[in-house]
Amino acid sequence: MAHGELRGVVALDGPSGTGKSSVARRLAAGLGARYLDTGAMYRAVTLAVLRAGVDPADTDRATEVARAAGVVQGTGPDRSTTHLDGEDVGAEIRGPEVTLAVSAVSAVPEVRALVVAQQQRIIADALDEVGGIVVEGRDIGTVVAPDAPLKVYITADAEARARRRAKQDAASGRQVDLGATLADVQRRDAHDSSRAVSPLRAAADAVVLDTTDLDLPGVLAALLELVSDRGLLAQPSGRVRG
Ligand SMILES: Nc1ncnc2c1ncn2[C@@H]1O[C@H](COP(=O)(O)OP(=O)(O)OP(=O)(O)O)[C@@H](O)[C@H]1O
Ligand SMILES: Nc1ccn([C@@H]2O[C@H](COP(=O)(O)O)[C@@H](O)[C@H]2O)c(=O)n1
Repeated sequence: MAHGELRGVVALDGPSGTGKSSVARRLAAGLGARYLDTGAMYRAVTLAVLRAGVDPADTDRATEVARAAGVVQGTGPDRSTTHLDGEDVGAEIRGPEVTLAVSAVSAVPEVRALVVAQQQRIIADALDEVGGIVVEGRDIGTVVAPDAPLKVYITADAEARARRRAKQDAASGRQVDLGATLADVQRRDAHDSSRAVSPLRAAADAVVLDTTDLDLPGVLAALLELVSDRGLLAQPSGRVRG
């Protein structure tokens, strides 16, 4: 993929399992840009809350834990890392305990305020350093980067998403039950879409991309076309990026 270098922010939002991380990472890598996985940051805060033995419903204590948690999210597209208080927690945050609790923790307004401020600093640094970043999550186009020159809301049928997730879990050696995976996808969508603060939704100016019948190269090609059409590609500068 040799198209030029990304200039500006590409905001990718959508429900779970639509392929945001997979395509965001590839798009960023191909365009010499940084990549920010905002869900990983909420997952790391959730892990901190669980380790502290705090009930996610106890919003005051969850906020205290979030304030003290040292979450460091790497933005290298080839290897996106997540550290909590110096420990690499990239694998643990994908486990079932965190996945079950993350929607409750991420619904706490004070937690969101802390995490969004950190995300905005990361984006500003990336723009200063390399000029472009692909950011994926649930509220990127609406809250984190409302001025992004390209916002894409990625969707797919819940069944297709559950099949993708189950395949991914099986490949990582996890026990798979398709019915339970579908229920988890639907539970998280419902929770994320109905919370009071920054619910999952497409920004008014987002392009909606349904990936149910697209493979990953097809999604990537569609995104590249949008990036190019918006004039967000510059000739490679030759400077060291990443
Ligand atoms: N268009 C697609 N066709 C086939 N498989 C796909 C497609 N998009 C994503 N996948 C697969 O689905 C799984 C989930 O994708 P991914 O983690 O990128 O989704 P996501 O939207 O980032 O989910 P989440 O928000 O829960 O992190 C991965 O195994 C990925 O390879
Ligand atoms: N911008 C975001 C990103 C994520 N969340 C919450 O985190 C959960 C995990 O996200 P993944 O992308 O890693 O699956 C997600 O279900 C949301 O609850 C968020 O609120 N805002």
